[in-house]
Amino acid sequence: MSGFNHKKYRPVAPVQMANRTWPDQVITQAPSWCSVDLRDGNQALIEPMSVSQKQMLFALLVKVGFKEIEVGFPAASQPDFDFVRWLIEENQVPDDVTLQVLTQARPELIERTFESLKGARRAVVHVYNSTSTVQREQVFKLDRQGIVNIAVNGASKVKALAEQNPETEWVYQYSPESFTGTELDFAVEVVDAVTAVWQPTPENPAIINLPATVEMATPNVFADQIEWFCNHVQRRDAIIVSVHTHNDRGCGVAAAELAVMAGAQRVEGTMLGNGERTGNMDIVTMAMNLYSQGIDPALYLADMDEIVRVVKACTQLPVHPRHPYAGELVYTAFSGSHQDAIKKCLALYKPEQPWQVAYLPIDPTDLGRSYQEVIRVNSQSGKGGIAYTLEQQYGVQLPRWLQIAFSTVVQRQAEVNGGEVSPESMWQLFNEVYIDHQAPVRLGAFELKRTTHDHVDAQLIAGDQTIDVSGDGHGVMDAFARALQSRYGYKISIQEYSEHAMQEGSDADAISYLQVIIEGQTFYGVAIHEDIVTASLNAILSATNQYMLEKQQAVA
Ligand SMILES: CC(=O)SCCNC(=O)CCNC(=O)[C@H](O)C(C)(C)COP(=O)(O)OP(=O)(O)OC[C@H]1O[C@@H](n2cnc3c(N)ncnc32)[C@H](O)[C@@H]1OP(=O)(O)O
Ligand SMILES: CC(C)C(=O)C(=O)O
Repeated sequence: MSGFNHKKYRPVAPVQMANRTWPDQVITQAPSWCSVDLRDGNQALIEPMSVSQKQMLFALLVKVGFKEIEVGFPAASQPDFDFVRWLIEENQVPDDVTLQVLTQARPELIERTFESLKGARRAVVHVYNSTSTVQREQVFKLDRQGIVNIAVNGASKVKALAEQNPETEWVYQYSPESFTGTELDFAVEVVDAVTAVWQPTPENPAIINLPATVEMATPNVFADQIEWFCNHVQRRDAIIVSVHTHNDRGCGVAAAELAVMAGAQRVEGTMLGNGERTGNMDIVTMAMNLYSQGIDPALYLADMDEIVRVVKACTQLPVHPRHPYAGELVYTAFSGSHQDAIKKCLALYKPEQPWQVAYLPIDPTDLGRSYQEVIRVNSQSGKGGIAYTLEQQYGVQLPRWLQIAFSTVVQRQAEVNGGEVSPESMWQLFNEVYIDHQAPVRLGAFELKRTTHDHVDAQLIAGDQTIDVSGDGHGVMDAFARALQSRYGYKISIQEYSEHAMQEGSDADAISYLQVIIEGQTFYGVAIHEDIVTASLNAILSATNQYMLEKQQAVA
């Protein structure tokens, strides 16, 4: 028992449809988009946007490529009215962009709306009234015919004013607001009554916008509603079916996607989903979902950080770090197995091939994000992520045996500090643990002789003392290890060795990695030098110095 009184709520009745076709449809092209950021988004803000914020957001929407932008509810407030006037009078609307404005189906508001649009080249006048059962009964206290009358009167007023202002190319839009709470046959009845007034044609279509003003059911129910509506509405070829979903159940994007499969041609929404209550349908997410399926989203979203910056500045709302596609953490893997898989896939990825990288549905660089942000290290990370970070940032390609050893060191550090280990602190740790061991002895001059075997004569510097050592072996490393052994008496057995150039070109530094066993204990040494032999000898010294220091400390 949850303790909730779930009997308080009634489920939405499913649509009775024996032959629904939308589940078999595949989206192959982007719908027409309409941004309602400046209207539905704005009306949901604690503090509505200032004129300069509206101007900034409008500029972004144009840059992103919207061809229809609902810029406000000009009859509602002077700032909205003034903004529309500014756009028109200051010639701010590109030729391929159409302004859209919203009005209730009330004559005085429609008049004011047309006033605001004087001189517009082209405009969508969007008129709405609520049609849902609950609004009919409790808000408007009208029967079905009364609601149809509001819609028809509003549509007639719009048509009359449009005809009086022929210098503008008018597009009519009607929304049966609260469509998802409206009986489907009644939604069709109202819309048919409106289009009977407007008489749209295939050449001059009207937009019929079906809003999930409140998202009330699973997205498949919305898709059924859209398909049912499309099958029953009159003048289907003369109307553009648009949807406008909200996100009350967290499925605003899914509902719009299924609605497109069910016949919707146009989608209204906002950038990153600001809007009433839980928000409007997020166009960025829906467009990027299309993109990730190989479909041109018909919007330019490549500069995602700029989009996030402007939307945040205009709405004064944060963007969740895990917001689909746009959040700062969505291309970041902390967990070890994810990092390992990403690292392996990225290493195999070739730009001419289709994108196929585990855990990354799209290439972060498409949105201006860098691969450096993809893998970040904390206590949940593994060797793959650590190795990836060091390679990306510092050009070191740790051999597998050192990845294993170093990941334990990093893990310990992450557990102690309790947070993320930055690339800088990881590199510092790597240096401290494997490279920076210059005492008790460091390498001075040395000479190699190669005959049937290798011979090394080297000077070791210990404080102000110089110690000569020499040894023979199979290879320089072996010879040097034997030289140290004969001088200090402990046995050095080389277990693993690896080296590579750190940058391209002949003047590149080389790095040597070494694993040795000294008196039964494992040590790792790493050294970087322009000369590969020097790097290798220093790597041995780095390991042996660790052993000698430990021994000295044990004695002390
Ligand atoms: C789902 C949506 O997002 S719809 C858009 C909602 N957005 C907004 O409302 C923001 C802007 N709106 C406003 O600023 C105000 O509502 C205004 C200025 C437009 C109108 O203000 P007012 O007339 O003072 O008040 P209000 O909006 O409460 O009007 C309600 C009246 O209009 C009627 N009404 C409400 N919506 C509509 C409509 N779409 N068509 C016709 N009449 C309507 C109501 O029945 C009510 O009538 P009553 O006064 O006889 O009871
Ligand atoms: C006016 C309509 C389209 C609306 O904003 C809604 O229903 O959410």
